[in-house]
Amino acid sequence: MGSSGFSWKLPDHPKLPKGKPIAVIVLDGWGEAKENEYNCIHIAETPTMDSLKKGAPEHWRLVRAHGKAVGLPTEDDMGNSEVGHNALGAGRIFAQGAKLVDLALESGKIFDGEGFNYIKESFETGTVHLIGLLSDGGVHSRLDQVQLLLKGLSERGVKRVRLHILTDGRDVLDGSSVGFVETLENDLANLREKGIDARIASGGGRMYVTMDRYENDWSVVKRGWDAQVLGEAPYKFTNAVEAVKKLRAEPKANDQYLPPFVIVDESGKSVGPIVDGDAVVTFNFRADRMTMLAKALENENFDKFDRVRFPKIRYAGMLEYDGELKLPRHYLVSPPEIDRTSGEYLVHNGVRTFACSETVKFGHVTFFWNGNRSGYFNSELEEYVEIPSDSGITFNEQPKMKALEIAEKTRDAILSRKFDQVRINLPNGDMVGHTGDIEATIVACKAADEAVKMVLDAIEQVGGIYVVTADHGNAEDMVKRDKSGKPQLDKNGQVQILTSHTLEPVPIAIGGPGLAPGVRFRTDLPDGGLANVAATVMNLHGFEAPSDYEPSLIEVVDN
Ligand SMILES: O=C(O)[C@H](O)COP(=O)(O)O
Ligand SMILES: [Mn+2]
Ligand SMILES: [Mn+2]
Repeated sequence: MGSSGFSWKLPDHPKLPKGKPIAVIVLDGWGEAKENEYNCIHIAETPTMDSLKKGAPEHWRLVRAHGKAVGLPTEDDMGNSEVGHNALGAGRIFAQGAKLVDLALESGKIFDGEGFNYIKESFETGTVHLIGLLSDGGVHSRLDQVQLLLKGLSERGVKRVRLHILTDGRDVLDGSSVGFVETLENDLANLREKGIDARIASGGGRMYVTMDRYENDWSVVKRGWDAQVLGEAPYKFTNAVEAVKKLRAEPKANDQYLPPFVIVDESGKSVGPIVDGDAVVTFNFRADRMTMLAKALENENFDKFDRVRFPKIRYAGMLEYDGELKLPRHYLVSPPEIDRTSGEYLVHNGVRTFACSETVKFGHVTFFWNGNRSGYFNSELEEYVEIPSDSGITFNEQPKMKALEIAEKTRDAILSRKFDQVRINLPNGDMVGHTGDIEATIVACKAADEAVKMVLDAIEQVGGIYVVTADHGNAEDMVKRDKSGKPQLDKNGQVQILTSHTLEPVPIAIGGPGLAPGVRFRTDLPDGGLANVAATVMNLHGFEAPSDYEPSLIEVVDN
């Protein structure tokens, strides 16, 4: 124990043994909801997950995965991968980016901070560019925060603003982009009346332009760069509302996949390329899908694509996106300080760890799990394996994704007996659920269930323990519902397909031959959430959890 009294050493659990290999499986986007035709998990053949459910209430239960249980501002906020995996890995509930930005805007502190002062130096002579996801989804960004940021800029002497918008349709209904752009245009018109030269300069759908993650496909970021920085795109319009409406009709893209466009003036010139002396703010608070652009905007040495021009700008993120890489150097709001995560503790206590997913979710069980920190804590005890994801497709085209490959690698890791913990994310329910394709999502859920089986079979062979859970809902409800729970219809009388996550709780199941006989879920934590899982897993490894962790979900009763 150091002089501060802090120690990484975890006390031994009074009853549970050490040395049982544990598989922690996170099914992405796998919530629990009523059984009906829009519940793809229910419709799909999922014998493995169904059999786990039979262990209720001692070995199967539900946990909260949305709202305040995962550090989001309100109970109306659906869960998401970032906050879900943060809670799973850190064992405590931290006020998350969405909330921290709200507080900084409310108090006005955002406008006194280092990041804002830094960009302010461009107000007099340069343009301030705001780049980010335009919706009220609250997963990566929120429109009301952008509105308050614009207000703050206008009150503090900004002369020229350009918005580079990314349309959503993934955390909100497809087609809602038009309304968000109209709202923004209205705000910008008000700013223009006050003498501020404020316009939308470019746009594109989030999944096709800019918001790739974990370096799956740099061409996505390049498309955005060309439009935002160089002012070049295959589609040119003089008005952003018209741009979104027309591109939705022809080439009939949905909001997530709108092709890149730039707004041009009467002479056909782009109204807002990013040039020397300008300031740029990326207004997403969530890191995973802004990190690649942040690198392109900030790094002198960059070889992922030809930037053509690398303007000398003052760049600030809404938040710091990577604490380890210190990326970006300047930011408007400090991120949650997620320290002392369970991964770090376990490594300090000699637990050898294997983590695996495919590219599109790889950072979830590494970066997010470890408190938004990239890299290993101890490369001698940890191995992180990334299975390359398909790129350039929408995942309903390949709904099985790499579930089998993830499971095979994990099975091999378990059977090698080189690891005490294997931790994986199975993306299917979520990634295919986001496409809104019900048939494909059913195939996806079946594939995830088969992958779970393969891992559980390996755990059986080595006498280990499994913990199967999820990070938030998605595939269990694919329709937008009204307040009474009935499917909502659009103006053509069609049900509105829900591409986003949900507010549903998620299952957690424990078992395996290594599970000590008296272990069962406690009954005194009915509101338990994802943050309670870390202490649970630490117990199963034979350790007591740190005293400030959310309590363990299990108890050990004498038989
Ligand atoms: O980034 C995404 O794909 C969605 O906005 C949220 O999905 P995730 O939180 O499951 O990654
Ligand atoms: Mn997720
Ligand atoms: Mn998702």
